[in-house]
Amino acid sequence: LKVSTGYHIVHNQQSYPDFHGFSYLQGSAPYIVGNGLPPSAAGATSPAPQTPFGPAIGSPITPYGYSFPTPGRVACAQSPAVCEKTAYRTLDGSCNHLEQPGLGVANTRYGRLLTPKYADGISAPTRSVTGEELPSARLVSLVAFGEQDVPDPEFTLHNMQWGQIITHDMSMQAGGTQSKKHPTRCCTDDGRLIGLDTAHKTCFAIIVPPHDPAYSQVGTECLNFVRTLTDRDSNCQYAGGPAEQLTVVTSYLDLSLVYGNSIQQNSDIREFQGGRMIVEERNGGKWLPLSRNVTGDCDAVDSSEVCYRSGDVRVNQNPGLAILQTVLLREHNRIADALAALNPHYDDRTLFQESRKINIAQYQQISYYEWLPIFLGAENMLKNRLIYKAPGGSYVNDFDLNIDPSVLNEHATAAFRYFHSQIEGRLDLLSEMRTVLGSLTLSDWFNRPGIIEVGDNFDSLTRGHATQPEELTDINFDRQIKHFLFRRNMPFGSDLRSLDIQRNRDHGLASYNDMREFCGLRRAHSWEDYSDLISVPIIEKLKSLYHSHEDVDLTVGGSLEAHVSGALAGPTFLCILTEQFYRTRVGDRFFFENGDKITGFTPDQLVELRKASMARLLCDNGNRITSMQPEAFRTVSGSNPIMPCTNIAQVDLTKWIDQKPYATADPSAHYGRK
Ligand code: HEM
Repeated sequence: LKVSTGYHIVHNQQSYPDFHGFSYLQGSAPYIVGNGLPPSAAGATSPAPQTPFGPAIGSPITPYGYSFPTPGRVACAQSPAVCEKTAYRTLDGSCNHLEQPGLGVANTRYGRLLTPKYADGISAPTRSVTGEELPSARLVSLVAFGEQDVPDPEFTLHNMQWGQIITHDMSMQAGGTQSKKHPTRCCTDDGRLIGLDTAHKTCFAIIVPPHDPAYSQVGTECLNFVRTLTDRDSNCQYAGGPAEQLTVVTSYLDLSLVYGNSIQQNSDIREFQGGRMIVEERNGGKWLPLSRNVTGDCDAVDSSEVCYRSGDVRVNQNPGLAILQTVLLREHNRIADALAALNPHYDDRTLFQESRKINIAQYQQISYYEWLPIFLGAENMLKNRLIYKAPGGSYVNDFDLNIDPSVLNEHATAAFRYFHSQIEGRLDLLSEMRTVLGSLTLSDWFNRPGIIEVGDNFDSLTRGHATQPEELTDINFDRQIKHFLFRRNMPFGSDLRSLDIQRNRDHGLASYNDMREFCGLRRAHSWEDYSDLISVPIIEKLKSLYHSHEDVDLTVGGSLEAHVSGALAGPTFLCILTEQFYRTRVGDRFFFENGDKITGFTPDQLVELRKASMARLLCDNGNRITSMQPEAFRTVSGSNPIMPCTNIAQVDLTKWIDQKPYATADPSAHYGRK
């Protein structure tokens, strides 16, 4: 088993099975600087990791493109040969790493912790160690996972929804449409398998078992599944060896889903006036601009239906997602208008970039300090240096040149998808008094976001998501996504859990057992050895599905583990997630807590940014939301009561009054122009 030494988080085996967190493997202690010294002044870096898998630092820089991916096509373009040290991020993520400008850029490979397990060693989907096919992904979804409706007592639906925002910011597998019907058909429209000889080479259909409780009612034998494009499908990226999948968005937490992943995408959604992004006024509200291809981008009945255009093609997928995309877009314009009033001499470009920078900083603050601790555990995050108890305006200068910020395939294709379990199929509409006005059924509104513009729905759904519990993070996946995903007016749709399992095999992820070992847990030598983390009745189910305990897919085994105390995942997924969010932070030169003189904020500004909260974001960007609980990812309670928005701390933008003479002096090379 090969292990990437670019791995930074390690389990503490001694404490196992009463597992409470990780200890730090390498890297020097962080330094929290209160005087604004740039990180280079202290010179602390981790030892250079060697990454034998995937796009190691030092490998040739792969080019990237400027257009949305079209199924079957792989984008190619060039990274700048020389990077300028500007105050702002580029739109495609290039030049974040000044020496390796292509790291974390849109349209490049995923990272990987372990060597792939392709059946042929190159690209064929994983098979059993016996050489036979693995059990049907749908069968595994049905047997190993439940569909019970168990509300989470602690966390709201916005907690789930923010996770999807983060997902869409960090990765998107190439060649798919995600939610729109894929032009490549591997099954006939009435659910029959298309013969292997006639099916497209990217087909990897999911076979529905006989007597399927849902699909057998309508005779569906096959769920469409198209393989992700890899570097082997690209004439500009492949350098030999096992295939690596491509991701079409930047890896950084940079709100690429709001601003787009290239200058071209950005130019299409930017107003070029007052630093603002385009919003369109309809019925007195300000909304995301409309798509130019309504029936192509949405499951619209006719072209007069609302269907959005944004920095991410998945924006229309579900109402909660469209709401948060709107909130983040409105926040940009709110900041831009405020900055324009405070600094009347700023031009459009400066206003745009400064507002974008503040919007991203608030978003990173909320993501790392308010949201991620719920998933990873605050103690675990502190211990592994994903967050700090940094006082007031202190900087955390932990940027590390040796860290590859690419999103890990094991993270995006297995671990992070476990939180599909949090999805709720019923979306409540709530009044300002928090009385239920009605509810929507999720599968009626996939790819039909116009519902959020009807009447008071935007505010009612936003309050609903802030009040309604998400589904418990467990082995149950809501029926709405287990049998009715993207059903498009048909009696049944697809099954997200089956797609997750099939995608694990498509990407040839290392097995659950390999990943356990990698994460410092005990390698299982028999089925019984899994009982340290998986309950015996579930192991019995797995036994009935797989030929060998070595066959258990990472997506499956990781989702069945008992959770680590204080976190929402078991040790194997927690190890992957912790490693990912460590890399996402320290591999980002523009991370908001960095005190670099050019890219950073002033201490006064940092004090303000640390006040950002989900509650305030919702208060400021609803149509007429006037009250909220201060912790919007947590359900309303005695210690988290609904209160007037005016009582919730706000980032004071007066700290941005012309404090950055360099802001206007920035070279224009990397950002959008008309
Ligand atoms: C209603 C909510 C959601 C729906 C309908 C949804 C649906 C989907 C679909 C259809 C895919 C692509 C499946 C495939 O073909 O492989 C996907 C991918 C993914 N989802 Fe979700 N999802 C939702 C929420 C979430 C949440 C809350 C998270 C995590 C917190 C999440 C994490 C992911 C990840 C990591 C991927 C892979 C991204 C990539 O392409 O690299 N999703 N989701």
